[in-house]
Amino acid sequence: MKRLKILLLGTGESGKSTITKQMKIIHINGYSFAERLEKIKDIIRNVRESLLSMVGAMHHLNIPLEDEESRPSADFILDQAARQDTETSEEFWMHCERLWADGGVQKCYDRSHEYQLIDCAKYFLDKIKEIKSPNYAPSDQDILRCRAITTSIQHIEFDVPDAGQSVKFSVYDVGGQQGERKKWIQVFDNVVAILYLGDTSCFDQTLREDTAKSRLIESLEIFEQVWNNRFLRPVSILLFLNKIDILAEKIAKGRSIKDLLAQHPGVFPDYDSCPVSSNERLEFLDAFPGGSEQTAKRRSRSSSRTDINPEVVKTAVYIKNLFTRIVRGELSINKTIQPHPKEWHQNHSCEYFYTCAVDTNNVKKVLEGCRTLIIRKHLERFGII
Ligand SMILES: Nc1nc2c(ncn2[C@@H]2O[C@H](COP(=O)(O)OP(=O)(O)OP(=O)(O)O)[C@@H](O)[C@H]2O)c(=O)[nH]1
Ligand SMILES: [Mg+2]
Repeated sequence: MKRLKILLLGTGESGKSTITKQMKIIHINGYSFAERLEKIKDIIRNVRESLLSMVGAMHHLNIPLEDEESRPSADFILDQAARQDTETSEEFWMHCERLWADGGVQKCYDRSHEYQLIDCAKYFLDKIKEIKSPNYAPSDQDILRCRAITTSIQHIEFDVPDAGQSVKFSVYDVGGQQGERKKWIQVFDNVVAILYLGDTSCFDQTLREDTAKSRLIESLEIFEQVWNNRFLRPVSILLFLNKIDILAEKIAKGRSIKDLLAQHPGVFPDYDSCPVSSNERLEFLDAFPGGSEQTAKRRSRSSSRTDINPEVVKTAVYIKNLFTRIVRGELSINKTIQPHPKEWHQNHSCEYFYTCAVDTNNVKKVLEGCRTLIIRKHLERFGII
């Protein structure tokens, strides 16, 4: 069988590159010591960028520093705004630690949906002690969390044993921000499947590149374009409903998708009256990370996890239903698109998976399911089965 070409699509920060990192960890040989050390630069940039965003946002949101002694640290970080290099000093780390410990900065962190903050801010700021050590080598988890924007098309290849033979995959990772999407069409030919990344946690955020636009609505619109794109008519989509861990954190903080829905009356189905079937509930709970192997074994499929707020499940299932309504032609977000009739779509399908792209166990399971589907669809398409 020839190499199967897979395309990762989705809006900016939806998790595409994180999935390719997982493929390298799961299917290639992971990260060498030298490659790990290379990532330290990006991690330092992430720390600096996170603090800069928060200090900037405190000004706009009128949140004062709690401790006036943090002022020189805020000034120090603001002075770094134009720096691209990753030189660090004891002084730099001291200011970072002091700022992150300030109650005002913490308040600002809690309001991060009101400005643009990278997802890994807290993850790295909580481990400055480790990062600043001269012996620091990033772990797999650090690499998965580290954020670097994609601005050129990236490509990886790997082979996976399947039913006694070796299946060759070629995976393309593109940039998802608005300015990057014109490049997508370059990689549309001979695609076997698309992995579309949709961020389930972004319902209260706006786009980094256009702060007047909702991230969730943008993701639905781009999905609708991809599903109805004439070049992709025979290509099946595997929809990754990603960042379910961040979704749970947001719900715990009292955030709700209802605010977004209220801002767009008449566009979306009513949230409160959308039912969640027991099957939909179990699908989500099965995917949710956490709960040790042991408890997972003890837990029968019919019993439920009590550690997950029902509102998390309801929001995830509601968002899943928005995407599946687009697939069935029952919801149109992008008014410039003329949805095709059902027959037009008969040669492709859309399957969905709940994912946490930074969780290797979750991604491994999802990728196994995808592989089986991709190979079956490919063989069907060429009349082999
Ligand atoms: N906690 C958590 N973080 C995630 C998840 N998926 C992605 N991230 C983080 O989100 C950030 C953005 O992920 P990327 O993989 O760079 O997003 P992308 O889709 O490649 O973005 P572009 O290259 O701009 O198109 C990174 O810091 C990831 O670690 C997830 O499921 N949970
Ligand atoms: Mg990327």
